[in-house]
Amino acid sequence: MKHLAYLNKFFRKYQWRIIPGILFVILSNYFGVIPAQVIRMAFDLVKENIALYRLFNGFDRQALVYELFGYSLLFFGALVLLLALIRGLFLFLMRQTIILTSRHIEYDLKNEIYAHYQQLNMAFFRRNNTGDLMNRVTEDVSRVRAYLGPAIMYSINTLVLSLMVIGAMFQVNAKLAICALIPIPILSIVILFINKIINQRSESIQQQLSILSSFVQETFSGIRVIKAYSRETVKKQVFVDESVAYKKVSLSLVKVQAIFFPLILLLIGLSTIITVYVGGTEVIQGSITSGNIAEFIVYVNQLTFPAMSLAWVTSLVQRAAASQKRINEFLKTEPEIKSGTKKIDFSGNIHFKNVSFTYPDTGITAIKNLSFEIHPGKTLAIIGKTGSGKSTIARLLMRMYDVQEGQILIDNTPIQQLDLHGYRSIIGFVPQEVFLFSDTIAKNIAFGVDELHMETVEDAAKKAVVYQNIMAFENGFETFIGERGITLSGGQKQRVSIARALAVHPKILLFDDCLSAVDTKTEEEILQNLSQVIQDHCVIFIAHRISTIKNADHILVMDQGQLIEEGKHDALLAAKGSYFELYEKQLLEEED
Ligand SMILES: Nc1ncnc2c1ncn2[C@@H]1O[C@H](COP(=O)(O)OP(=O)(O)OP(=O)(O)O)[C@@H](O)[C@H]1O
Repeated sequence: MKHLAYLNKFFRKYQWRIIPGILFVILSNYFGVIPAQVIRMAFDLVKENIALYRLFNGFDRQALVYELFGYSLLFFGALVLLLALIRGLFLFLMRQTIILTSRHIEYDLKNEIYAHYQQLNMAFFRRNNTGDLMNRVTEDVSRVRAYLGPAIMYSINTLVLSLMVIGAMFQVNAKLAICALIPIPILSIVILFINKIINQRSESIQQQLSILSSFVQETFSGIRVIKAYSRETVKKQVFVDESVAYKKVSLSLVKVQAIFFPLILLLIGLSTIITVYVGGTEVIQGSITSGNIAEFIVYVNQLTFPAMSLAWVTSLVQRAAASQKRINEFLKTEPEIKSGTKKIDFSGNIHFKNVSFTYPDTGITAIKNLSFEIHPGKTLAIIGKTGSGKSTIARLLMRMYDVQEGQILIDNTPIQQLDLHGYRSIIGFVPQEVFLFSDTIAKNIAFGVDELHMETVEDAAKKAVVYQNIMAFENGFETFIGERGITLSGGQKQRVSIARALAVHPKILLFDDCLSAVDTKTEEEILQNLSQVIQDHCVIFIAHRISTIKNADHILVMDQGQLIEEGKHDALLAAKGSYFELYEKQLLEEED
């Protein structure tokens, strides 16, 4: 329960909706209880009038008595209807306030979690899988909403209704009240017990459903591989097995649900029998009227709802507490990368000073005592075997992680002191694994800018040598890509990604092995175009191919996190070290 305390701030925020809501609950219950008394009066009236009618047997007046009796019954009927309408109005207002508030809080909470997610750093996203992250914003928030809305509404309702009904029962006759109430606690316990089983089984259904949907999602994403390896039958069998498991748990739930309602009806029926029996003896003794029995039957039936909702509300609150605990775990995770305050006016100097870095989650030391400097308008290239730490340098430069030793200075200011948002917005980053959104090509290219200007988009596409490809599509820049659209080739994707980086007019251009899927001729063309744009930029090329980087002003050769050689292309070749070996190897590969 302590986890749910987090939500109290929302109760304070929406108090002027919740307080009237509580008032409406009380009023709706009040108008729900009064009809029982009206029914009692009507019942007694019927009895008295029948006696009166018989008294006038054989007289003319009998017809008048009959007429009067009819009118008064009509009046009582109309009164019950009117009371029901008033109750309905308050029920409507109760939902409009309390349930509506729960939707407002759900909205606030979702936004809060989403905004928090965006502040958290990469290590957090690596630790938690996407399904889990999504569940907390969707499933968990819905469960919390069930507590904020229905659970709270029905708890107040149950409390108020029980107090009013039980109070009214005792007012009529304490003995009858006690007898009629005996089955109710048993009913509550039974419901509580069955509800627990229902919850456990629903939980298993949910789990099985999520296994099933993850499986389907993965098969659809990997459909090409499945088809290529002819694994359709195997996958189908797995699906059938999982579906059978799902059917089994679903049927087990249906079984419990099937006995749930008959059992409740049985216990209510028991209560009614007791009421009629004990009530009958009381009527014989003259302590109550037969109208009171009718009144009591209505009360007993009214108590069914609180008895049922007690169990239901308990499970809603338990589930919400578990969900809020999970949400709190995330909300209390502090972003490790905190923005500095210094606004950047980048003049083009980047300095890595004895930098060492170990990935916190795996303990892999990816960079060891690395130092280098980039000057305004110059191009730096980083080359090396896979896993030598090249992409890590890019991540550190974008401050996705903080270094453990050494310093990264941007225009002589430690990177930690810079305003992170401003700093990252001067970088045009092209990642190794291209990610394009399911949207138009134009919007993908203009992703990093606030307003989409077609000239900028087209210009960037031309520089990235993808303009002709895009224009060849029927809808040009409006072509939809991704899940519901066309699939771009690997090289086209890389070039759209390059255009995206160029469209933000960055001061630092960071290319992480982004020309690997492009043929050497196109690569040459892109590099040619870039050489025109990059005059006043800092450009960092991470590459595997020497052809990509041979014209760079400075080349770093990395191996196992260490800088093993550096210099210009010609000097490195002349040194006949690792760079030279790599060059020879790539020359041979080309000749093959
Ligand atoms: N997010 C991460 N968490 C933990 N370890 C990582 C992470 N990313 C990379 N590593 C590890 O750090 C080392 C350097 O990886 P990095 O991605 O920088 O290499 P790379 O030189 O860019 O390789 P490639 O050329 O194959 O892209 C590798 O051993 C890798 O397993």
